[in-house]
Formats: sequence, C-alpha cells, structure tokens
Amino acid sequence: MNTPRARAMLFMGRRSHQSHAPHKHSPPAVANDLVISTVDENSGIAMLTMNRPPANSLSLEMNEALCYSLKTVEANPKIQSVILSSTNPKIFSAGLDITELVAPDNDRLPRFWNSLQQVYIDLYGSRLATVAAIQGHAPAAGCFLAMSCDYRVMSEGDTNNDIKKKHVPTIGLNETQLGIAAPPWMGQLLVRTIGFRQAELALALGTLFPPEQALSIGLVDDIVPHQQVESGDHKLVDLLPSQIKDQAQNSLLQKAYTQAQIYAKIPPQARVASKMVTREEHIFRMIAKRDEDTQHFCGFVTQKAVQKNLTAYVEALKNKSAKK
Ligand SMILES: CCCCCCCCCCCC/C=C/CC(=O)SCCNC(=O)CCNC(=O)[C@H](O)C(C)(C)COP(=O)(O)OP(=O)(O)OC[C@H]1O[C@@H](n2cnc3c(N)ncnc32)[C@H](O)[C@@H]1OP(=O)(O)O
Repeated sequence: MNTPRARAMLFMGRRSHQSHAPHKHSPPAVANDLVISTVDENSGIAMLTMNRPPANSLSLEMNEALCYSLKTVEANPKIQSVILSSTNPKIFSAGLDITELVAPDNDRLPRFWNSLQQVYIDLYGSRLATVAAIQGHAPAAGCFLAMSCDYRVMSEGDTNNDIKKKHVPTIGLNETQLGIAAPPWMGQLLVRTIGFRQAELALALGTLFPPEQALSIGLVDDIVPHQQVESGDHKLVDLLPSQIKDQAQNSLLQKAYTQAQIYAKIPPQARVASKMVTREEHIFRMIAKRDEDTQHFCGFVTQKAVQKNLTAYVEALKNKSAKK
C-alpha cells in the first residue's frame, strides 16, 4: 500500500483504497443539497459549504457528499484551493450525527464509520489547499473536519453585551465529556496540530476552546472579529447561490479567501509534495488499521450500556433544543 504509486494516487486525489470506497463516480442523490459547491476557475478557488440543518452533523450521506464534492472539485485542474464553510452561522459542524449510533442497523453502522474514515483520507490527503472557515461551534468530529484542513480561520463570535445575542463558538475534541474517546487517528490529529502536552490535556479533559484560546494553542491559525464588510471583494461572492451570499460578505470568509489566494499562488507540485512530507505517513498508518478501527467502533457502539447512554444523550439534546 505504501508504495510511491499509492502515495501519488492518494495526493493526486484518486482513491487508493478502493475496497472501502463508499461510492463510485455517480453523485450521492442529495450531494448537491448537503454540500453546496461553488467554483471560481479564474481565481483557482472553490468553496464547499456544508448545508445539513440543523447542525451539519455527519451522517453517512453527509460524509459521502463531502467526499464526492471534494473529489469533484479536485478533478478540476484549474482549482488549487478550497474553502470549507457552513450555511449555519452558529454551527460549523456538530460532529458525528449521534442518531446514526442509536439502535444502529448492522449493515449501515460499518458503512457509516467507513464513510467518516474516507472523509479523513480524502480531506487530510487532498491535493488542494484546504481552508476551514469556522463561523460557529466545531465540537468532536466538527473539530476533526477543521483539523483535516491546511489552515483554520475562526470567527470570534458575537460578543454582544445583550446575552440573548451573544454567541461565542468553541472548538475541540470533547469526546471524553460524553464518556467516549476519540478514535486514535482523530486524537493523533490533535497531537499533530497543537503538540503533545496541550493535546494530552485537551483530550483527557475534553476541552472545548473559545476562539482566543484556540488561537493561543495553535488549534486555529487566525481569528477574525464578527462583522460584516461592505461588500465581498472577491469574485467568488458573485458566484455564490443566494442562500449563502450574505455570509460571504463577512470578515471570516474574506480572511479565508485571502488565505486561499495565498495558497493558490504557490506552485502546486511543490505545495503538494510538502504536504505529503507531513501527512502521508499518518494517513497510511490509519489505512493499515482501517478494518480494526471499524470493528472496534461497531463493537463499542452496540454495547448495551453505550446504547443506553446514547439514547439518553440524544433525548437531552432534543429537550435542550425544545426548551429554546
Ligand atoms: C454519552 C454519549 C456516548 C456516545 C458513545 C459513542 C460511541 C462512539 C465511539 C467512538 C466514536 C468517537 C467519535 C466521536 C466523534 C463525534 O463527533 S461524537 C458527536 C459529538 N458531538 C456532540 O456531542 C455535539 C452535540 N451538540 C451540541 O453540543 C450542540 O448542539 C452545539 C454546541 C453543536 C450547538 O448548540 P446549539 O446552537 O444550542 O444547538 P442545539 O439546540 O443544541 O442543536 C440544534 C439541533 O441540532 C441537533 N444536534 C446537535 N448536535 C447533533 C449531533 N451531533 N447529532 C445529531 N443532531 C444534533 C439537536 O438535537 C437540535 O435538533 P432539533 O432542533 O431538536 O431537531
């Protein structure tokens, strides 16, 4: 598997591990709704906007839509950078769709986990420069999505004095707070992003970091104030569908776009080769343990005690939302 050809295929955007491929070349039926794809060949920049209300949680279909949309953009040789964003101004992604885990179907559960593994392989190993524009909360697998990108910009949130309007997003791998552990490849991604000691602390405590703290430990690369700008000063805005055009005129997407431009100007071969230096070993290590990882996940989730906890957790989420 870890041959020069396999490595090249991985980073040239072709799947090198076909047996787990969740989809072939036809689009998942709802891909266009779940992930809105905007492509600007003139600038070489595309945007993938997650659009799965209410929380952009990652279901099997959402994972497949993310992989499909990314692969489609990657196949366009004129595109060098992609921005990953959300239609929800308060939630980047709430992580795994917990309902996938409750009373799961025996056939669907391993496919669901494989689809998440594939998101990691495709996004972390993308030939494109990837910029996460994190406007809202990014807990657990939401943080994982952001960490799989090359660069993370986060909104400071709305620090309005009016408590009702106040919204400060957080990011982190908070799994232990839910009584579970992040899978090793996800935990290792945190180690690689913020360093051993900070990750050891954050993983054990399940810390969710507000923007300034996330910046100070290197979990995000930049933070921007929550504010509208007069108008989008980039062509991508003109191409965006109406439901996300307003969001494109905020300072977060402006910053993400500027960073995407910086990446797009680097000679692609050199940029991709340097990305391989830091990422390929991690990806191949995960692929080698992929089946074991799936078995562990399915075995864990289907335990009676875990099912009981999961059911209670989903109920609590729904009750919280109903009380608003
Ligand atoms: C005790 C749990 C045990 C779990 C065992 C699992 C075993 C697996 C083992 C290995 C797997 C390890 C990997 C895990 C990675 C993960 O990603 S786990 C998922 C963790 N994510 C969360 O727990 C996030 C939960 N959500 C929130 O904290 C909040 O929703 C938010 C901070 C993201 C946003 O808050 P707010 O703006 O106040 O919105 P809400 O009113 O809370 O939610 C709105 C709406 O969205 C639904 N929702 C939220 N999150 C999820 C989700 N992860 N999955 C599915 N649905 C979600 C929520 O129910 C509301 O829906 P309704 O309005 O009721 O329809």
